[in-house]
Order: sequence, then structure tokens, then C-alpha cells
Amino acid sequence: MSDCIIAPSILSADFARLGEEVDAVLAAGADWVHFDVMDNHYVPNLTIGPMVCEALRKHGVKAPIDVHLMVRPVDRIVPDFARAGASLISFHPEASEHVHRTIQLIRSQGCQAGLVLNPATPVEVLDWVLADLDLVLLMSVNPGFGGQDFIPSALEKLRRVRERIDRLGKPIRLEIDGGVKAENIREIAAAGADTFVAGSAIFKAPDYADVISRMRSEVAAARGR
Ligand SMILES: O=C(CO)[C@H](O)[C@H](O)COP(=O)(O)O
Repeated sequence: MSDCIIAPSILSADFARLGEEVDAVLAAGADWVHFDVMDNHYVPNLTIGPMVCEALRKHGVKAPIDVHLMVRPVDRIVPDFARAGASLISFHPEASEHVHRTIQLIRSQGCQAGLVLNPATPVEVLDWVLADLDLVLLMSVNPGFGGQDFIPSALEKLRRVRERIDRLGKPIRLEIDGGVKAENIREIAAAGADTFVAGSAIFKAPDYADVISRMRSEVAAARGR
């Protein structure tokens, strides 16, 4: 399992040129496309849905599409995203009536399942479902907007979740999202993250390849390579 997946968040892309923007970050070395879905209900912003995911697939995007649902309710939109070509679907426990049932639903649709913890959500929410997950996504900002500052307590939370994943011994990815930049990714990787979402740090940079390669070098340095 790769210990450095870079997943640019298209929340910070130029939506008028979304296909080109996604092609450009993938050509620049990104691994996944991070796809933020906001409903102006669970979070105070409104973004994109399954039609845009399907449009990216029709455009020719082959990379994994990592869908982060910030919506309530969760379950009724899951099959739509699976049909639209999502690879992973992550959701917030606060937004689901039955967390374990939603995980089963996502997997039954042929997608990998992730659970997202907000900055104030305790890690104990993972206690009875961790073994059923493919990914844990820790929010290092409050969900809803790109361009916010990284919340430092996320580092300790990463360490605690990393310990739980290692103890379980299953290949569950540990993803971090919010305020991730080339300048702080080394300590984030050292705390245990292996999958890095970055929106503004990549899409607002003049050279996508340069920032992605600097991020990879910093992660490698955290691993002592
Ligand atoms: O889920 C998100 C916000 O809810 C975004 O993915 C996240 O904030 C990334 O943006 P940035 O890297 O600019 O902080």
C-alpha cells in the first residue's frame, strides 16, 4: 500500500475549466481526485453532485475519485455516486442514521467506504466500525470551505488513529483534509497520515507539478527516505 497518496481537492479548482484542471493535476503527478460534495444543510456551502462525477468519467478521468460527502441524509445519494463512477465514498457519522448500515451500503455498491471525523468528533466513533472501513478521513478544518488554516490538534488525533489502525493490522488508509501544504505536510506525515488532500495549496499554486513534487519530498523526508 502506497504511503503517500496526493489527492487534490477540486473545491479549489477553476470550475469553469474542471476537466482541464483535473487533467492538469493528474499530469502533474496527483494520485486521486478529491471530490467535495456539500449540501447547504449539513455544511454551509453548496457544491457538486453525481452528474459532475459522471462528467469527469466521461471526460476520460481514470484515476480514483475520492468522494467526500458533506450531506445529510447520506444513504439516498450513495447509489447515485456509485453509478457516476466514484471509487471511494466517505461520509460523516453525524449525518447518518445508522453508520454501520451506510458503510455496508457503500460497499454493496462496489465502492470503498470511508468515515470522516470532524475536528471535534472523538476517535471513539471508530470503535465498532474501524475493521469495516477502507479509509478514515480526519478533518483538520471545519468542513464547508477551502483555504482555512490547519487545526494543530489534528496531529495528536492522527497519532491516535494511526495507533488504532496499526493495532488492527488492516490496510486502512488514513487521510487528512484541510490546510495541508508543502510547508506542514512533513509533520502531518510523521503523525501518521498516508493520504493527503490539498485544495488551495495545489490549485492556487502557479506550478502544480512543482508543489506536488515538493509535497512528496516532504513526506519522504518524514519517512526518513
Ligand atoms: O473538505 C474540504 C472542506 O470542507 C476541503 O477538501 C478542504 O478544506 C481542502 O481545502 P484546503 O486544502 O484549501 O484547506
